[in-house]
Amino acid sequence: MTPASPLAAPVLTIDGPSGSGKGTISRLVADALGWHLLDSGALYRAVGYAAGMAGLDLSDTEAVTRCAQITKIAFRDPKDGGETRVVVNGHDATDELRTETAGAAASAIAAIPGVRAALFERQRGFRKAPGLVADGRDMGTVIFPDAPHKVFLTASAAERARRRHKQLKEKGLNVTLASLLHEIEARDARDAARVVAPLKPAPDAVLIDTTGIPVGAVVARVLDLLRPA
Ligand SMILES: Nc1ncnc2c1ncn2[C@@H]1O[C@H](COP(=O)(O)OP(=O)(O)OP(=O)(O)O)[C@@H](O)[C@H]1O
Ligand SMILES: Nc1ccn([C@H]2C[C@H](O)[C@@H](COP(=O)(O)O)O2)c(=O)n1
Repeated sequence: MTPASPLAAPVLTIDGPSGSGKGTISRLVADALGWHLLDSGALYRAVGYAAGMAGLDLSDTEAVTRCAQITKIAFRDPKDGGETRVVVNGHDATDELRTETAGAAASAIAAIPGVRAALFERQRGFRKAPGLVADGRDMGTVIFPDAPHKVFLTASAAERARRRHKQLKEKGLNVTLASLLHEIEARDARDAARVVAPLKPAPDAVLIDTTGIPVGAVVARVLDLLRPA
């Protein structure tokens, strides 16, 4: 592990595949610690969305890279205590960004090296006192390799598809479990196979398989890792 500068704010990285619970666990752990939160997937989703709105071909690496460089992305606290709002080029795109289509577009543009380079410093800028919980695919390997605490969450693809199915049903969306399983497996394969910053655990990450483990127990396990021995 690269040693962290003694002056740098502490970072807990939480990486893992889609539906492993990164977003849920990161939010609860950040709240418990009073730390900042980086939802790096939202940045990739926002670039995919902006590229779509501009009518770009997502395989046009130059155009999409330029789009990543100029897209304005802001996170706003909700007025009613609900979900953090993501504002893309002045438009609140929170609801559009949570769809499976937005996830697939994000996964496609995330394989473009220029896009990742454009988002690199933006992500590092979230590291502020008293600390940061960073959720993504390459938080522990590429963006914060010197983070003192690293977690890699997993769960079986079947369980992740069931979780996503329940989540979408609660939102009134009608998607089959089989199609979600297929999408999750395709996204995992693309995220893990790309040349730049592939989805994989950092060598010094603690692996937690959340299959069948309730959210509260996963949060407790992560918070335990941060307690001094
Ligand atoms: N340990 C758990 N047990 C049961 N359900 C869970 C668990 N963790 C998360 N969930 C539920 O699974 C769904 C997906 O979780 P979440 O959005 O946190 O995953 P994610 O890894 O951030 O996914 P993505 O990468 O696609 O954004 C949510 O509805 C969440 O409440
Ligand atoms: N650090 C990250 C975060 C996200 N991505 C890409 C790959 C994911 O499939 C997609 C959406 O992420 P999610 O919101 O589901 O966490 O964005 C990435 O490559 N690196």
